[in-house]
Amino acid sequence: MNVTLGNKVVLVGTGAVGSSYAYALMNQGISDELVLVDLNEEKAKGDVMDLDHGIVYAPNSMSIKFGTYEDCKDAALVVICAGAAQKPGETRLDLVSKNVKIFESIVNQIMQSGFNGIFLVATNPVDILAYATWKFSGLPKERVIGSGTVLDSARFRYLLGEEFDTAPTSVHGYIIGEHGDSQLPVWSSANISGTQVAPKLTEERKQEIAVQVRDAAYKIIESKGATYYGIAMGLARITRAILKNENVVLPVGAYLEGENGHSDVYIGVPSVINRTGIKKVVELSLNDQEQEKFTKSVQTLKDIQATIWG
Ligand SMILES: NC(=O)C1=CN([C@@H]2O[C@H](COP(=O)(O)OP(=O)(O)OC[C@H]3O[C@@H](n4cnc5c(N)ncnc54)[C@H](O)[C@@H]3O)[C@@H](O)[C@H]2O)C=CC1
Ligand SMILES: CC(=O)C(=O)O
Repeated sequence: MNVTLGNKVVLVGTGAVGSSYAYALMNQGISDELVLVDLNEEKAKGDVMDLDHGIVYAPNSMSIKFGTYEDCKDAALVVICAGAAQKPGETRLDLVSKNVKIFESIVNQIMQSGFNGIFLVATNPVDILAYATWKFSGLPKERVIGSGTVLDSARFRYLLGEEFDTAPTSVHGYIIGEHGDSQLPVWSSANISGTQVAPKLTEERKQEIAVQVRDAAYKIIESKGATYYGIAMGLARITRAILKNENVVLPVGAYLEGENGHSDVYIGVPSVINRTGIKKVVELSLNDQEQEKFTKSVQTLKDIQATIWG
């Protein structure tokens, strides 16, 4: 295993998403060492002070410091939440050119430090930026992870939990595809204790749930300007899976090499996550309709990739 050991995490981008992630990490005692980096140094320094004052009540002692890209050299994990966020009415794909440029600069500086760990990317459009991080870093595909559909799948499980009056942790199901408008629920395998939920719902209700999941971000952004708690918990969950070598299956943004018929794209699919990053992409058995929608979602991302990388 050729990755940096230890559990130091460097967070790049301490805006709404990044600072919520830092708070979740501290609350859950996942890492011993967290370094915050942001273009807005004053904001990052303020977050460090504020977080440090919570450590005494955290489950574990932890070092939280302000830093620079140099700090990535011995980090196990670099989490990137930096860049522009959607404004009301904007799609995630509207952010692409701004954030790819920002990522080129950030990832190059991280690699110059000698970084040899795992990247976890949250900035939108996350699938394209995970692909960009993989390209710019030159790291093996398994060491670049996008947050993919971790949040969408949580939204799906939450709504199904409400529908069937069951804890969302007991609802099993995935949203796959783009973390964006072309995503899809895998109804054919969504279940509660092994019993499929799809036959218990009308087509109309299934469609309503899928739309509620797909459009959740727009609704939250209209209401309060940004979404951050849900993704922060999803990023913390992925971080725990990596640092604790869990071999757990989570829906993340993974690079496909033939799985479900597609290659050369980062997209949301269930994957086994451990200390090496993405150990394996889990190939779901999709019905014809799901496979067709997944292919369309891949194509949406590839069309964008083509405008950047030809
Ligand atoms: N993957 C997902 O499921 C989700 C992704 N997001 C995405 O996360 C990203 C961050 O969102 P917010 O935290 O709400 O935005 P924000 O505007 O609150 O924070 C962005 C931070 O990035 C920093 N930044 C900008 N350029 C930088 C650079 N070159 N180097 C270092 N830092 C830089 C800014 O100073 C700021 O602190 C957005 O792209 C947003 O769309 C948001 C929610 C869910
Ligand atoms: C903003 C965003 O990507 C989300 O909440 O899904």
